Amino acid sequence: MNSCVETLLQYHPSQQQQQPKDENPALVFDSNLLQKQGEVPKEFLWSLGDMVSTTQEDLKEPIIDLEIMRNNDDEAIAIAAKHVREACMKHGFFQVINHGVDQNLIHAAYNESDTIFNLPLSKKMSAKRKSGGVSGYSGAHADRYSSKLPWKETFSFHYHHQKSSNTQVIDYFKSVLGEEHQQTGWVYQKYCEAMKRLSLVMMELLAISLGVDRLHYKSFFEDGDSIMRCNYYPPCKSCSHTLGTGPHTDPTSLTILHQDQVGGLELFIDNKWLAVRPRPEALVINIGDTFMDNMISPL
Ligand SMILES: C=C1C[C@]23C[C@H]1CC[C@H]2[C@]1(C)CCC[C@@](C)(C(=O)O)[C@H]1[C@@H]3C(=O)O
Ligand SMILES: O=C(O)CCC(=O)C(=O)O
Repeated sequence: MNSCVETLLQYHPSQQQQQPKDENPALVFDSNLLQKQGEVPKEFLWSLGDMVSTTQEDLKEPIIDLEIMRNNDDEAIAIAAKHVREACMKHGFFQVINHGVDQNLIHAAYNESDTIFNLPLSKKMSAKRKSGGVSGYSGAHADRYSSKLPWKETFSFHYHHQKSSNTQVIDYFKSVLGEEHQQTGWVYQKYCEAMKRLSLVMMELLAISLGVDRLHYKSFFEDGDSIMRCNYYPPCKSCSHTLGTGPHTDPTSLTILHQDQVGGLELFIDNKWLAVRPRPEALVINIGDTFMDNMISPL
């Protein structure tokens, strides 16, 4: 199963290429049914101009060992910061290892993602994202767009760091999926907390790499909002003209992504698509438009 779990910091509604549509979607994305049918509905077809080649070339992004941050190894941090700066000035992507997020927690997040996307369609639709909202289930965004639909299911929810005991994610899962999903909520509560901690380490490293006060971005984003998003990309028989997620930039400040072994994330740089190779022990970090526009451009 191709899926990924990602946390997006400080988000803003993104500008979409797809056509917005009215509130009464005719199309419901039943991936099990669609996989049995031969034809892909026209709503999922993307024009050749949108299509990416299945590139064989990998991005040569920096792989940063975060042990250096825990050890306060200033010399190693300076070298890493230089690589991060170069990446930020070119495409904004790098990967981090020894990130401090328990691999068992990442594995549990995938297991719970399987649980969510394997629920009966009626159950998933009972938790569907409300118009204009972020949280909830979405089947190909069929309630939002009428063409160039992404061949994916998503489940998203907010996370806001609180110093006091925090059960907001657990409460969300219980409220939309029922008490029987308390365990799922617990896993994602812990996952969001771990991502928040990591995001602040990233803000420190980014500040160093961009030559501003080391705590500047960290203090700015301390009370930032996040979106947690699970992406599931169902198998597709004739996927030559479909996309799991269309070409885009992230309108957020920071994205922390774990992609499974199938991979599929690609960047368009110097007029060609390059693959971000999945590394199970790593997390993919990318700065988004909000960070680029407000933190880098003014430099
Ligand atoms: C803030 C966000 C909106 C989207 C999810 C996050 C970051 C990227 C955005 C998105 C993935 C860009 C492509 C289109 C989109 C509709 C999608 O395919 O999911 C976007 C997300 C969204 O608006 O839900
Ligand atoms: O699923 C992925 O690998 C990335 C998806 C993505 O870019 C997004 O949801 O913003």
